[in-house]
Amino acid sequence: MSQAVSTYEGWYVYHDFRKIDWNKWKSINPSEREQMIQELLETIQKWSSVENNRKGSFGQYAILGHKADLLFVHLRPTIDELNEVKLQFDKLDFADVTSTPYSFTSVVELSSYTIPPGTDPFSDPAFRERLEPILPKTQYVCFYPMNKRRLGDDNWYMLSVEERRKMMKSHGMIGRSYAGRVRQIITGAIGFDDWEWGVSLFSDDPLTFKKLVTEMRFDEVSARFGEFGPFYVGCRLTSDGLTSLLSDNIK
Ligand code: VOV
Repeated sequence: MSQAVSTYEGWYVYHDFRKIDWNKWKSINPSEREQMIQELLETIQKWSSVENNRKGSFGQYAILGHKADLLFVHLRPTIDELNEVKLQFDKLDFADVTSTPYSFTSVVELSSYTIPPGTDPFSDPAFRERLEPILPKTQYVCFYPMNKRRLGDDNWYMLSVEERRKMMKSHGMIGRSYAGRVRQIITGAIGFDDWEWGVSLFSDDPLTFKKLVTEMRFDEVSARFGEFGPFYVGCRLTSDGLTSLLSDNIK
């Protein structure tokens, strides 16, 4: 048996994708819709306030394409709190005009591949901040789930820790060459969801997602072992942006 990697976990994460039933929404009279938006915004305000005292983080995005319209991302210290925010949304009147085409439950994860043996990663304050990250306030987000392949000679889980470390070092070097242009939050989902990791990328230039993901495709760890689920890309929404998205005349 090859040696399992040791990992460090931080906040739990819930990616909640929502699709809006526009016909249903437009059939509701304007004053009722206004009330539903207000109730939604009050709840969002509550969710956002967790960032003030670092009790979690929250982000909302408009998603392109047919797969979803909205994405709410919640980070919290416990999975119980994630369950609570899920129920808070589901009990809103606005929830009745939405469905959940996709969701992803995971936990922020850092692995030990690049940590020199014998060192305590927690001696670096940035390490804890990476485990409990405030979502970057960039204009664009990209999310996809992924696995590491377990097929014949391409079985990640049968490689020695040294082989895996070597590949992760190369992966990290590619990632670091994008410093300042894109930020990644890698979340582990083994035992929680249908894929092994969630990849959340943040940038002010959507093309950077394409460039980075393409470059990584040619790197051994992704080329041989990466298996990918559906990709979602979206734009960050302010409360005004969300109100506008739900209004008859989008600004
Ligand atoms: C944006 C840049 C970027 C940077 C700097 C970066 C760096 C690093 C480092 C240093 C490490 C290892 C230590 C740790 O921190 O865990 C990782 C770890 C990981 N990564 Fe990464 N990654 C990036 C970006 C980045 C992307 C774009 C992807 C998707 C891959 C692709 O082909 O689409 C990804 C995946 C992962 C995964 C699934 C893991 C966990 C693997 C495991 O087996 O445990 N990652 N990653």
